[in-house]
Amino acid sequence: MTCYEELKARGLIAQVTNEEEISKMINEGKAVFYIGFDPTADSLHVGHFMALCLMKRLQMAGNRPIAVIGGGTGMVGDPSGRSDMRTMMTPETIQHNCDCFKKQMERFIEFGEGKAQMVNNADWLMKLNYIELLRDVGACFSVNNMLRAECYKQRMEKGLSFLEFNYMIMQSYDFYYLFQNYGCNMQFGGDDQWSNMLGGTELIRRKLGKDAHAMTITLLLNSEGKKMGKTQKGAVWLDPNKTTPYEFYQYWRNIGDADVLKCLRMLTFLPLEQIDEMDKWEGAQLNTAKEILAFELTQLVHGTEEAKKAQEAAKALFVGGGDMSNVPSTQLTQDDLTDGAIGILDLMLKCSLVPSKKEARRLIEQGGVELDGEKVTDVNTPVTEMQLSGEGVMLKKGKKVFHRAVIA
Ligand SMILES: N[C@@H](Cc1ccc(O)cc1)C(=O)O
Repeated sequence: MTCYEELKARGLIAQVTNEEEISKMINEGKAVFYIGFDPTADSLHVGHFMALCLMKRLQMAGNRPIAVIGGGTGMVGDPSGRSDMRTMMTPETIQHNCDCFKKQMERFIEFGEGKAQMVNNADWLMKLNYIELLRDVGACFSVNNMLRAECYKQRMEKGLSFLEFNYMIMQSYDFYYLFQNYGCNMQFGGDDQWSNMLGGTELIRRKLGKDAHAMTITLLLNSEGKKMGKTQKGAVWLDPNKTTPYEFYQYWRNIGDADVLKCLRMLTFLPLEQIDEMDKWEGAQLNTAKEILAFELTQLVHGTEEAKKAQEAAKALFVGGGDMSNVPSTQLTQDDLTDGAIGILDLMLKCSLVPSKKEARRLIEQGGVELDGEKVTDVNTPVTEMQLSGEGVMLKKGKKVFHRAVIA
């Protein structure tokens, strides 16, 4: 499967200017592309995370990413898809937020010589001269077309300030600048960025007579059509001081059944074959899929240690928070697993909770078995190596018998 095919199969691609050209360049590992990040808060969130993952996927296929921090565009504020005006940020806040973004991104993407590049558009946008810019770039834009742009739709009734109206010009200028100075001919971003990105390709065509490309990634919506990565408390942040690794883990552990597979495909780096396998899972197995999703994402964002801690804390909560330190336990070895998992019937037998698999089956069918606080409904439920590692899993037989199973 080519890199582009994989992006498609994961459901990541929303719109492209020229599929043939883009897929060719990406698959050959020849693309130099950029994604812009406006410093609207002091931490990145899940939407940014998707963009960073895309960078990483393309970087792994040999392409060169440029992360543009919007120290300049942040001074204007992107009205795309918003129903009201953003509060204007002070230059100090913008600077602080840029610093926070930079630190978080560096944990995630490899920057440096021959790797990814990070630039700040303040470096070129802040120097622009108004009259010069109007003559040079302003002349290339049609106000009529701009007013029709999808991204301003919501603002046509409520009002759009002249400040924000200029945002598209700033982002288009970035693309034009990076095209000329960094050999960058592709821009990627969230689907709400489509109009801004086309502004850039159009400017490049007008000024230089050359082709540049744009591609957007699908917005992550849940089965009800709502944006994911948000809680009642607000965004799910990547900064552990704003959203703790445990809260982060729990957000993904508690998503709807209908959304697990989509999230696994779009957000994790697990091989597609492995995810397709999970497509057949149902009932209690979906909880296993959610655990895998939560673990994978927490690990990507906060590291393995934190992911394990969050997973253990979540499990402890499930079994009721009582003192579980004296619960009998069984240590499994790799020999007990086939393809990285052991079936629930075998596991119960191994733990001597039942005299036979037949009895285990009967108990499950009667609804008398729980795995980490969830009733087991399928006698074929697999228990994976990941679940068995760390604190392991807690089995509950009937009302009182607890047993922990861990892998050595
Ligand atoms: N407008 C983008 C950020 C961005 C900034 C500058 C660019 O050149 C490109 C994109 C956003 O709000 O997400």
